[in-house]
Amino acid sequence: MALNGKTAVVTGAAMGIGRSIAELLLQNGAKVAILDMNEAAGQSLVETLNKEHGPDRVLFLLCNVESGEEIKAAFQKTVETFGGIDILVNNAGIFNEIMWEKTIGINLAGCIRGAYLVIEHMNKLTGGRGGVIVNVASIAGIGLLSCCPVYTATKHGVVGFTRAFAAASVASGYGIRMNALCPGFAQTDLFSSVQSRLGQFSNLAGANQELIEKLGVLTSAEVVQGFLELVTDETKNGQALIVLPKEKKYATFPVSPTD
Ligand SMILES: NC(=O)c1ccc[n+]([C@@H]2O[C@H](COP(=O)([O-])OP(=O)(O)OC[C@H]3O[C@@H](n4cnc5c(N)ncnc54)[C@H](O)[C@@H]3O)[C@@H](O)[C@H]2O)c1
Ligand SMILES: CCCCC[C@H](O)/C=C/C=C\C=C\C=C\[C@@H](O)[C@@H](O)CCCC(=O)O
Repeated sequence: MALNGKTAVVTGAAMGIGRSIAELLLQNGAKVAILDMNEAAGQSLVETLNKEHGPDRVLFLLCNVESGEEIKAAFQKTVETFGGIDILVNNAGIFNEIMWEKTIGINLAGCIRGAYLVIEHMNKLTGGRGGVIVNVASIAGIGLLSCCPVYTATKHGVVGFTRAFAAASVASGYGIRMNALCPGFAQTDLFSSVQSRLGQFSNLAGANQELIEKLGVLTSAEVVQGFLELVTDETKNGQALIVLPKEKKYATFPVSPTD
């Protein structure tokens, strides 16, 4: 998929990794709808991006991914403004082991909501032109982080959903690909807030700090290196791309347990 002229929707794009993804998409010629629940940050970013890329390439829409109605309305406004949706990036996410139901509602359910609502606009079986969905998971969706079992569960859920949806879409002829981006630690507001949101296993904060020192910390811009191939390489479907400071690699998964 060539990006020039395509329309992308990025959730949680007012800051952090989502902002870097939106900027990369704009730099490659796409039009971008920025969905976020932080109106001040979203409006400020759009003003910045309008100056850099022109007034007709980027749109901010206030949207909480915990609400199917808000996502539906944001997708409809995007289609009305840009003529369709070719790319969806389910990026919005939080880290909060104390408010763990909210973490599930945003990180996993928000990702599923976005995917199931964008099908209406992408599905080749119902007049769409196909498309690609990238879910921002985490290395914690491949391995585990003992300090945050719920966050780990949400990201494993995102990876599992990605792999199963990708297979279902091919089997059904939707023409929609789905991949997962699995970064390591990255310097963002989410990362900075971790210590105050560990909850049940806050006693493991020290072990987590040792892991951070072992793996290193990415910038948001470094995280999104490799993101483009998940979108543009039509052979990539059901893949999970791991991004660390010194390497990028595709996760491998055990063959079917029933084989
Ligand atoms: N920072 C890391 O170390 C790291 C590593 C791997 C994966 N991730 C994942 O990357 C994604 C982005 O995280 P980040 O580190 O950039 O965080 P961040 O806090 O810097 O940015 C998250 C953005 O999402 C928005 N958001 C949060 N809840 C929302 C909701 N309900 N509806 C709409 N928008 C919402 C926030 O307003 C914010 O703009 C998350 O899914 C996170 O789990 C982060
Ligand atoms: C505290 C988490 C905040 C950031 C979350 C974000 O998603 C970043 C995750 C980054 C790295 C995860 C690495 C996981 C590694 C495991 O597979 C294993 O190698 C280490 C297990 C360590 C443990 O907690 O037992």
